[in-house]
Amino acid sequence: MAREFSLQNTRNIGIMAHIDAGKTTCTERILYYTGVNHKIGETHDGASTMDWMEQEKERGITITSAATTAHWKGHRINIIDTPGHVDFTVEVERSLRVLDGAVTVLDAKAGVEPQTETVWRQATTYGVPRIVFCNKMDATGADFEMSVNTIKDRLGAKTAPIQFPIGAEANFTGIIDIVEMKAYNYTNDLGTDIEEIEIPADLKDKCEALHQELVETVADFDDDMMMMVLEGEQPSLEQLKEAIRKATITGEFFPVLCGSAYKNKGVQLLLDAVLAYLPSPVDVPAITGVTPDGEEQVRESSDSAPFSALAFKIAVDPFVGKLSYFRVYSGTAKSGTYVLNATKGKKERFGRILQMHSNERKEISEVYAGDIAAAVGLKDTTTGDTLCAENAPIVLESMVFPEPVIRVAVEPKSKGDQDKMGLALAKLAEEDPTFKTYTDDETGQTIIAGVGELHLDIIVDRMKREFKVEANIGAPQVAYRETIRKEAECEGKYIKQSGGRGQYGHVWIRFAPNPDKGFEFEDKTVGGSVPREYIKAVGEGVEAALHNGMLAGYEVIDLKATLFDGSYHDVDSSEMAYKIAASMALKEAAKKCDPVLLEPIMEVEVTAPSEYLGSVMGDVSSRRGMIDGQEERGNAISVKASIPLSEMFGYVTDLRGFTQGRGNYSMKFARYAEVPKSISEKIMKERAAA
Ligand SMILES: Nc1nc2c(ncn2[C@@H]2O[C@H](COP(=O)(O)OP(=O)(O)OP(=O)(O)O)[C@@H](O)[C@H]2O)c(=O)[nH]1
Repeated sequence: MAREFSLQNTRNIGIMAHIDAGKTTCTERILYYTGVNHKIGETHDGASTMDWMEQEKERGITITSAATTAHWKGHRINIIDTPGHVDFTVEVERSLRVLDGAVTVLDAKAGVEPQTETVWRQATTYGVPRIVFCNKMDATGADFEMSVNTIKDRLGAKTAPIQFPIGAEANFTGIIDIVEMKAYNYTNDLGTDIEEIEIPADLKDKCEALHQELVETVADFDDDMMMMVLEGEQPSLEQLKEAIRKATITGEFFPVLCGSAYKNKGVQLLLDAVLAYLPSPVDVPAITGVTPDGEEQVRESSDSAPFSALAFKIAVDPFVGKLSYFRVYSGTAKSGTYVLNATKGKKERFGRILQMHSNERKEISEVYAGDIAAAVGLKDTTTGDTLCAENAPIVLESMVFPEPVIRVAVEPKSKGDQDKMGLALAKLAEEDPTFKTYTDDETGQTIIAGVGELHLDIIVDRMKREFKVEANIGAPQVAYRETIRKEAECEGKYIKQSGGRGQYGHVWIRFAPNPDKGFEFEDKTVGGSVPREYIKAVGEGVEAALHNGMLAGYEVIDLKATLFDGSYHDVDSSEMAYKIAASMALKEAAKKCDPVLLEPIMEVEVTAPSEYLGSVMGDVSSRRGMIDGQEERGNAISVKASIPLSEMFGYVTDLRGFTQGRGNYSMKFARYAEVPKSISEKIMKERAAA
């Protein structure tokens, strides 16, 4: 089967926004107008097609990204719906990684909101070109020009409207195209009857000025156009469109559109703009990767290059089992064939390949460069892995996942559910690289850890709904870590003489700090003081013991262990005895290596009306926070600060309290840092008492 749409006629886009700006409604309408959906699903009455997971319907928010394919004017548009809540920025990031362009949806009543800024910055990091859709033009308080100004002021982005609304709020009736200088009036509720009208007389001057502003703004990125502007000439329509496209694709310029997804206005024009101004896979820089020999390689976006794809999401589907969503960067692959998971070094069979429309699926026999699809039955593939042709192995640059910084203890309501819960948690962890589950060896409790409180709420909710496990949940706690500050040589000796065969393991290990390099184990023994066959067990023994901590039972990170001496017994030595000896050496290190507690530090950004600046700053310092910067934005202020996560519980309530409900914030993990002595002593006492 040949490919249906050329690479040039393919768009892989995301829809990003602040929570409630209307992403889901926009996506719904796109599916409606592109003919995939035949009924308009409203998100507020829970009939939405994209929000198909139960709790998404209830909460009315989009939690997991679903990839959906739509067709418009001879193009294929793959849409990845991204979530708006700050706890799910990992979902946003992983979708950004595989997108070529994005539509940023704003609520025209509010313009740029704090979460818009977070995802905007992430999109900038990943080099994703964007167009902006000012939604909710029909809502009370909608203000297009204010919204455009917030893009300039709050995001510092080069922008210009390419549309202008006719009327606003209840009187929003149509849209003027500033590029072509044409006006459109919507004459039916479904938004399917559109008539071209004269630009209303009272908006003529305004639109002419905006057209001129648009020409001058994009001329900054186009030398030929700059010459024309300087010489007082007008560019042709084609020249102007080309200049807008070029500046948008390089991520220097952001065209702004308007509409009301809910009232079915502006969605078709938005689709036209996606085709006109957002890049196809061949318009963005080719992806790079590393071959097994360590050679950097570029993979051209083309069907004739060797196959390479990135798995960006794993979902467990109740009907077909495990689904691995992937984006093809180069080459083609047929269903039923084998590919290599180069990240894991494992062969995988592409059993079935599905193209997703929300929760419906169409089976396809082949995937091509630029496609987004899902494979059924991949065994070892997890998020971030590269799939490629067996004869052309490459590991593509992947994404970085945030640390799970919040933990809670979970306990099944009935004892009989223990195994079922374990299974459910393992499945959920498989889908989500930012979710971890383990047993606390000191208390025997099952712990789940994630990136935020809502993240863990959702996990518990899914456990209940999808796996029918009811559980009691403890209070959320900070996921502390431990590390060592000093180097020391430590001995571990495990000798047991009991009746017949005894146990004998004996090691000397040098433990040293290993900043930012995680755990490393090295063998430096000479003369077989520890027999070859037991060396691996020593490393495993240390690693296992690290999970249980040295100070207060939190995982130890950034430590290097060098095995340099030991002894053995001809008969009694065993793997098990060396594992135990290794963990005993680590116990000694707890005394000699100056272990310290580490806590997650969050990057927090608070916005509030200017009069609250003093209260915001004072509150930040009372939370052991450090101010990183502050900015005026019109009559509001934005304060950036680094604050320990342990001080952030309940922040939203406090902030709302002292700002009369007008303050807002966003937060993400920045780094681990040492806990001050007095506080660390308190944490250890509490832990010992637990
Ligand atoms: N007045 C008006 N309301 C809208 C418009 N678009 C969406 N809404 C409403 O705004 C609310 C949020 O819309 P969603 O589409 O669920 O927003 P979202 O951005 O997907 O939200 P999350 O998935 O929660 O991040 C719903 O009640 C919509 O009906 C619009 O154009 N005008």
